[in-house]
Amino acid sequence: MLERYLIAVCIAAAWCVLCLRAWRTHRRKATQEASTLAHAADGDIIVAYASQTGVAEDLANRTAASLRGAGKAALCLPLGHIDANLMKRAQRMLFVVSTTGEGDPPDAASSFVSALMAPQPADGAAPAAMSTLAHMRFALLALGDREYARFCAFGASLDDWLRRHGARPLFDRIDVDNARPESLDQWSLELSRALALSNPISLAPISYDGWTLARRQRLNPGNAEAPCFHIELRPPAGLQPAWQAGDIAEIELSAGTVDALPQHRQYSIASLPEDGAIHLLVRQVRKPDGQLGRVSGWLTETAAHGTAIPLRIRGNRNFHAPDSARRLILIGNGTGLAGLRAHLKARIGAGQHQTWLLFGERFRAHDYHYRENIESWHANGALARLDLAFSRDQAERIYVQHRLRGAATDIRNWVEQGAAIYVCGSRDSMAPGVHKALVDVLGTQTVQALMRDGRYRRDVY
Ligand SMILES: Cc1cc2nc3c(=O)[nH]c(=O)nc-3n(C[C@H](O)[C@H](O)[C@H](O)COP(=O)(O)O)c2cc1C
Repeated sequence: MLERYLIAVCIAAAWCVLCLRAWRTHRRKATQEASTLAHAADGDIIVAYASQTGVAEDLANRTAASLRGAGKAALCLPLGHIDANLMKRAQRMLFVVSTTGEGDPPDAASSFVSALMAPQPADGAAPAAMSTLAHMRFALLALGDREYARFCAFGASLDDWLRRHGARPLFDRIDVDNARPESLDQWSLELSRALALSNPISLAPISYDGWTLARRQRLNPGNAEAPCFHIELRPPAGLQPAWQAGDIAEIELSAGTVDALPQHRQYSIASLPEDGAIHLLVRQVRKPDGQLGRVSGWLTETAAHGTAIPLRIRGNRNFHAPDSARRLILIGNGTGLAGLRAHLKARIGAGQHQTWLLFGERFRAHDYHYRENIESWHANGALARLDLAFSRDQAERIYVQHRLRGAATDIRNWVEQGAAIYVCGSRDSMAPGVHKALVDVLGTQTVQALMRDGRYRRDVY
């Protein structure tokens, strides 16, 4: 009896320590941020970034580091942390922003957009918060991809908004198609000129390491339409790679001809460094003419075992884990399971079992990827709850968003208890349906607040 009582006391004490630590970390981060903002001197160059998958963040950090190297005081901050007061004081701001979705701002910029860039009042007056920015000089690097209909749309609307409020550009906006090195060189060059740097800055060239293709396994041999592969890549000798759940592996395939550009593809990493390899979940793409997709075909079919695959790890801060004391609802479909698997592994490794997985695919018999992993975690309590949606196992199509709606009360309870929601997978066929279900279950205001507080994050493609 006494033994049981002692165990209960120990568990309660451990829980309190965990909560205290999480609260302290949160407070330390908030204090650091507040002090950075408070100490931003009027002459400092503020480099503000809005990034969905980390490219803009990486470039903003490298821009700020290069400026510091050239003797300038430069601060790098996410756009979502910038408020009207800072905008009113800042003399020089550099914006590095990407466009996501269908011409949308990155999720983490939503608070800036709704607080400052929201449509003007009907009488045409500028929003009170942001009357004039005539004191500000700015430059803007807009990241995008010409394959999307609304190329660099968020960069363009931020540029337009800044100019309408009187901010003066140091030079014209640079739109970057697919991180082209020429455009990045132009950014470095224009900045060096505009800020009269004696030594021109340069953004360090991106380099890839050769990771060995060590294992390839077809995960769904029974599904002829949408082949999916588990791929393992081992680091080159001497490299001690560091990454965390949520990060992305970018793979480069050189084009073979001198004038063609190399192809780059990004895959969510499904493993942790302690697994000794990067695990990827890769869908083999086949074009309507029957040809294999360039990079996916190479990884899943044509590259021989032992091939060196040029790879670099891209930190994807937007999809890093919440503090481990928090409950977490993971929602995904198809190959989106990769990113969720890394989060599950990390949480289980840290002894945090308050995780709920909602996963959707086509057929239970063929497409239940990592079934053994998932079922054993669920059976031994490491995964608190599991909901599966196999869309084609019955006459009517059932997707994760249907499971979400069916579990509305529990979703609300988890969110009330502080849960974060992470979504990984298809941008077109899943993310909008899940978003709508969340809005219906939780209400628009709660969903917006979750997004603003970083408790609703998406890594969709
Ligand atoms: C899901 C998704 C949607 C995207 N939508 C657009 C778009 O509408 N317009 C555009 O120009 N680029 C679009 N892009 C391309 C990104 O802007 C580009 O890859 C950029 O380098 C990403 O930068 P980030 O990692 O900082 O978000 C999209 C990329 C993804 C993955």
